[in-house]
Amino acid sequence: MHLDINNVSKSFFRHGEQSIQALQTINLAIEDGEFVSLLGPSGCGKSTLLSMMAGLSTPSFGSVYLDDKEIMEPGPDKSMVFQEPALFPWMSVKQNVTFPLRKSMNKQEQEHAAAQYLKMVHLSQFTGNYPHELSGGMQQRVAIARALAMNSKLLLMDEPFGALDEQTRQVLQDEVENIWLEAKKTIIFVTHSIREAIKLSDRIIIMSARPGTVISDVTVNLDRPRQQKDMAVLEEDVMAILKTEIDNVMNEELRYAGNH
Ligand SMILES: Nc1ncnc2c1ncn2[C@@H]1O[C@H](COP(=O)(O)OP(=O)(O)OP(=O)(O)O)[C@@H](O)[C@H]1O
Repeated sequence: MHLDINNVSKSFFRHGEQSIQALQTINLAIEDGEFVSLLGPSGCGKSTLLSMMAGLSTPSFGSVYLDDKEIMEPGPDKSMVFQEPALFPWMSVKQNVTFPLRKSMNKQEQEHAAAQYLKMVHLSQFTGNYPHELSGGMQQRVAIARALAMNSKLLLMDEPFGALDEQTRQVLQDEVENIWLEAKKTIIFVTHSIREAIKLSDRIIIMSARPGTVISDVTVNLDRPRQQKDMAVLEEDVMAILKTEIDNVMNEELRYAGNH
């Protein structure tokens, strides 16, 4: 698998006029098995970029290619985990995981995949439960199992732990790291957290304030599992790169507030 983002810009229009330029001339190449985080100030276009990788939206300019085929629509070759788990409340945990598999696998294969991936996220005992019977962290694990069971080439995660408490977040970070090591997936992971990005990624793509551009492509060369003491220096470096961008966002918001 390789993912190529070539000269991608994205603008949003309102009443036929450009209202927001979200991304400007993004170029990125992502190789098989990499764990890549997208990091940047709020509103810099991380989710917009991810949604184009998922085929949920298309660039205004430039192209995104998965294995030399232009991404034009969602498909089974890419799966997505959102901040909210978005499970079907009327389906059991197992049914939620097997639902997207119904066209590509027979019943037995679906059962096997659900059992395998629910075991990976430590939910084997909850296959018959319904989403409302689970905690937020457990629901997010179901969403991760569902995405993994699709066995797509590319796993896209948009702030998957953003709505969870710190302890649950740390547990799920460890689980996702282990799954990534075991399942050898390519993961693109959007986060606000520098620490989370350093803990999990091979590469951190740091984006500028809007319109989002790539300002730094940082390789994380630390042994796994990563220890806080080893991460501290890189954390400061990344913070220094991001600080100017976060200041830009704050200043723009203050200017806007002053004018209204
Ligand atoms: N469908 C849309 N229509 C109009 N503007 C949009 C749309 N989607 C995103 N935007 C705008 O594009 C910019 C980038 O948004 P995006 O959600 O990609 O940023 P982000 O980096 O993921 O933000 P955050 O970190 O706060 O989640 C924002 O200014 C947002 O308001």
